[in-house]
Amino acid sequence: MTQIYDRVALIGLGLIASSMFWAIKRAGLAGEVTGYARSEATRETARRIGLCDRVCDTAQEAVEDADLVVLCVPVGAMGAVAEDIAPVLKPGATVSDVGSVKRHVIKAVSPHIPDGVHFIPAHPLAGTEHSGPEAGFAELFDNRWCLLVPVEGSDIDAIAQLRTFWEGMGSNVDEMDADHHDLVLAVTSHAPHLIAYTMVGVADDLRRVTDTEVIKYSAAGFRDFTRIAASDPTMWRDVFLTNKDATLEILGRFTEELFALQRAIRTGDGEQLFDYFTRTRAIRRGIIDAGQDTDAPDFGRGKTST
Ligand SMILES: NC(=O)C1=CN([C@@H]2O[C@H](COP(=O)(O)OP(=O)(O)OC[C@H]3O[C@@H](n4cnc5c(N)ncnc54)[C@H](O)[C@@H]3O)[C@@H](O)[C@H]2O)C=CC1
Ligand SMILES: O=C(O)C(=O)Cc1ccc(O)cc1
Repeated sequence: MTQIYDRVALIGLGLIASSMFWAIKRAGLAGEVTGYARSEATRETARRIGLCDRVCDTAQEAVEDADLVVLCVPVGAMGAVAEDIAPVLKPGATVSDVGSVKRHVIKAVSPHIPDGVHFIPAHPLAGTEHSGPEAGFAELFDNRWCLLVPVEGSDIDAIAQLRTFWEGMGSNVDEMDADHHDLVLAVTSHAPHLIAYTMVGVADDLRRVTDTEVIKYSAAGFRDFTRIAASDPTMWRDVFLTNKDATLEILGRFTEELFALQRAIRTGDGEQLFDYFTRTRAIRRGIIDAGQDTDAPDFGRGKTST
């Protein structure tokens, strides 16, 4: 039990905030954890399941006297939340976030951060397709990366403290600049999600088939697509609207490769297909060798509307 912050405030009580709360409690990382959710129903659920030591009816009340404030709302809502809490932030406090996109969050939040308050954006590379306060679990961040994306002039001690905090929640921590983060995530997460959404949409268009065979006989590949395509629509809408440039760049490259493979199929170029699949197989093996194939367990939690 090592306490890193006296008081932590979590704003937006969904999958990530609730997982953080349970991970904080597991390791005793904070004296008190306050929480705020926009809807009364979510606040009630949080109180019922013991999520947060104190659930507040306003964001300002939750952040008052907090040493660490973590914004856990969809990327498109970060700026408005930061503006709301700015007047009551404690001098010397750290504001962080968990948003999937970093350049936009920095642009939206930075102008509201008062002098004397540290702003250190972060992104845990861990999640599930479930959302809401009941979706969280303490092990979500275990052995997963959390990327810290310090802004210019970020305080070294405040960064070190936040790093220790995420390590206490089970994560491996790295630092990255915002542009690089957004490009890397466009490749590893954002474009793949869009492709999954599209593939499931295509299957749905073929309703005659999906009503029966696709669901009944779905093999692992399509099953993975449906899991990912069940992710929260608000969150993913915001990701694509705010990481537009990097996602479009990657989708452009994806489309070119797809056309090349399409052509190889049409022309019967088995050698090209074989070579391509051999190259991609090596990438998968590289991930496994690097020990990065630790899928988070599925605790079977259902989707909860928030
Ligand atoms: N779900 C995932 O797999 C991961 C999500 N993230 C990021 O974490 C953040 C939170 O995601 P989740 O916890 O999955 O979402 P969630 O949907 O489970 O929870 C989001 C919470 O924010 C609240 N909220 C929405 N709009 C709001 C607003 N305008 N003002 C105040 N509260 C508002 C919702 O009511 C809900 O309580 C997002 O920025 C997302 O990009 C990061 C890593 C993984
Ligand atoms: O559920 C999955 O497969 C994920 O990819 C989880 C995830 C979603 C969004 C992030 O920004 C980080 C991780």
